[in-house]
Amino acid sequence: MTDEIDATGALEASGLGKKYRRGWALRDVAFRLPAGRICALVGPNGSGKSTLLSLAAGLLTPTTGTVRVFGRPASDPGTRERIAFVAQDKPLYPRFSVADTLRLGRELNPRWDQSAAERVVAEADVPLSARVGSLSGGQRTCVALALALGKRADLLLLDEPMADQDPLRRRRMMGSLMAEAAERGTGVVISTHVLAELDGVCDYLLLMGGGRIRLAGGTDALQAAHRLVTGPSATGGGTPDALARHTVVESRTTGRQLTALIRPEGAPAGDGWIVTEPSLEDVLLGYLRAPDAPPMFTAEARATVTEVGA
Ligand SMILES: Nc1ncnc2c1ncn2[C@@H]1O[C@H](COP(=O)(O)OP(=O)(O)OP(=O)(O)O)[C@@H](O)[C@H]1O
Repeated sequence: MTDEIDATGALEASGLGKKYRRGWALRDVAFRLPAGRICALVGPNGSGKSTLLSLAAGLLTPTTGTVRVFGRPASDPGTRERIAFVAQDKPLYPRFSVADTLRLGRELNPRWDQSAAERVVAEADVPLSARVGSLSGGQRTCVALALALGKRADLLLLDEPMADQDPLRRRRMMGSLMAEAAERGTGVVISTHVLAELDGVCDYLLLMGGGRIRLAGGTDALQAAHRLVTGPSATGGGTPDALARHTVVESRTTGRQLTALIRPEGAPAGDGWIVTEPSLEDVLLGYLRAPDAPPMFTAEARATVTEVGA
């Protein structure tokens, strides 16, 4: 990795918006992803994850704002060489064998790494002689991932790559993907609905909702900024006094007990309250249950360039 990569960040969006015929899929998106991070991109169906990844891959043109990859516009031909994108539909030539597909990868990519690509298909027990059209959906995904890893890109953009993998293969593929990324300092943005997949694997998080970014930053910093608190619920409902000065992301009451995910301002809560640090999944579930909770960006996730959106 060069210093230039470190200084500019892998991805930086500013005032980014995308409007399809039916309306806005992304609005005023601004965030920064430093280089070399493994970033989970999470959000409900239709929240804009695929649109954001396609914009970052330079396959869609923004309606407003910009998205920069290593400091250059995503659509620059030079930038595309540094990105590998695995889309949900994984376009591959069905008549080609797996070996032909990897050969094409080698011809198209100057930095091609044949052994990295072959390792991925071998780990998934996909024969090199098999025709792509005869493979299962999960096996085709492995071939698409092999192409992405063989490209030796600086940033991998993966749109729900594990959705059609069985649990064992999912674990194995995540492991080898992350090992490759760690070894080369490759950045990864991986969209997923499987929250359990993220803990211990991703060190950065982007949570989307309604075409906007709701949470952005390093997972450690995001976890540290939240607390799970349990204590007596307020008589007559509402927020108990003990939580009044905090940002309450989400709360639930069971009988006389209230459990809340909060962003504490100072000491979390008073006597009679149990305070714990939430897991990453606790934080995500809290925000997913509360679509109107105020967004949060850690310092490193704030875009350095500002641009006015539509
Ligand atoms: N090509 C398109 N033409 C028109 N509308 C689109 C197109 N692609 C996406 N949309 C709309 O944009 C919004 C965001 O879609 P997008 O696919 O980016 O969400 P997503 O978070 O990736 O969803 P999922 O988790 O279901 O894959 C949705 O309302 C969707 O209907």
